Amino acid sequence: MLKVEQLHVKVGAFQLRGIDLELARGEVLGVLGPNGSGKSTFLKSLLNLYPIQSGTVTIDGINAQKMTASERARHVTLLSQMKTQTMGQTVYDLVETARYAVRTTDAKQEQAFLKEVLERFALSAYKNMPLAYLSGGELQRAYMAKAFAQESALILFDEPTTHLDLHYRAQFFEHLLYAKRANKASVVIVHDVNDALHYCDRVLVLRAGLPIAYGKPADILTQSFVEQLFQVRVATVIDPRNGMPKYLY
Ligand SMILES: Nc1ncnc2c1ncn2[C@@H]1O[C@H](COP(=O)(O)OP(=O)(O)OP(=O)(O)O)[C@@H](O)[C@H]1O
Repeated sequence: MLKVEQLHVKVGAFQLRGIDLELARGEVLGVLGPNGSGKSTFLKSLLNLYPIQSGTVTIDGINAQKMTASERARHVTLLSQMKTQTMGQTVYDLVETARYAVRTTDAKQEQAFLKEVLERFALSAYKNMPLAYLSGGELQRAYMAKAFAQESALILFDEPTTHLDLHYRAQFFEHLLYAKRANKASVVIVHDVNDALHYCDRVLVLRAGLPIAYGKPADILTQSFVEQLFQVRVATVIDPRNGMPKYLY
């Protein structure tokens, strides 16, 4: 459903070079790499927000560079670190804007859908609150609800767990698994290598704009690779909760 071929992007002096990947419905791709390696730039390039110098991005068989805005909204959603809506807007209005390209004509059905989304993200009590009143975690959840309300088959998450406490962080991964079961494809920028190992089907590792590894997380994210990539010392322990290896850093 997502195919990236020899993608080259130039933003100021920064370049992303030679990215190739394929992602099927129901799969989660983790994007990892040191700060400034190009992860957000890569995500935004998939939405054609940065000029693609060469290569192609195909989403659901359509060239992403040729999509109209509403076509793009039906096929792909970005949960960005950058919060662009006005802070005077209410939570309900924010989530409702996600429906512009997919709204049905049945007003009752729309209301029921939005109610269910707000409940799923524990936002019912905040529904009429201006975004300016929300805590960092509540705001992040409101944007997450908006991303899911768009109902696209591909969702791009730029550091989705920022500001979330442990409970909502765990909930985010539940939502990710829910999206996977609903046969959606997800691309997630991940900073915690353990999350990549547990939740991602594939990983793309960037360093200074170059794809240095792409494949199955367990094959790529070995202890020595992680130590070398992030210049940290890593220890491996067995998580007593599930018997799985876990990195400490
Ligand atoms: N519009 C722009 N003009 C010039 N440079 C840019 C622009 N956008 C991004 N960059 C540069 O591109 C590089 C990659 O940025 P990007 O945000 O993609 O990194 P990242 O891997 O997501 O980083 P982080 O982990 O810190 O969020 C950075 O050095 C950044 O300063």
